[in-house]
Amino acid sequence: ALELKLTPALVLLRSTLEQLQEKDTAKIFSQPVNQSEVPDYLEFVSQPMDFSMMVTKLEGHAYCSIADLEKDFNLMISNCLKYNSKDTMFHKIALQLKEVGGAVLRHAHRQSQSIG
Ligand SMILES: CC(=O)c1c[nH]c2ccccc12
Repeated sequence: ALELKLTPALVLLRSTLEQLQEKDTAKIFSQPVNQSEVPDYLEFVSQPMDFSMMVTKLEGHAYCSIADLEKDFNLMISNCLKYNSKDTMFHKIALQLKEVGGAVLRHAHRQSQSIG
């Protein structure tokens, strides 16, 4: 029903996730890492995470708070830092997204305190 779609908490979660995705301008986090292209991926990463999975989880009401969203965002970033060595573009992009995403999340935390 409509009222389940527009609760302020869900609206804030959706807008926060959209802002995080916008910061991933290279779109390296939009889809799961393709394990057929990257056969050793699961030797380094035990719990893959990407923005498409986070959208599915959000719409499935798996996130009750900004903190829940932040946990998967941090998992996604740390997976990337683990698999891709320091000298790669992907590693550098992940470090940048960690910074700018952190600011988005801090602002969202403040907003969620005001909507209760
Ligand atoms: C986010 C991430 O690690 C990757 C995103 N696309 C990839 C392609 C090959 C290996 C790793 C990746």
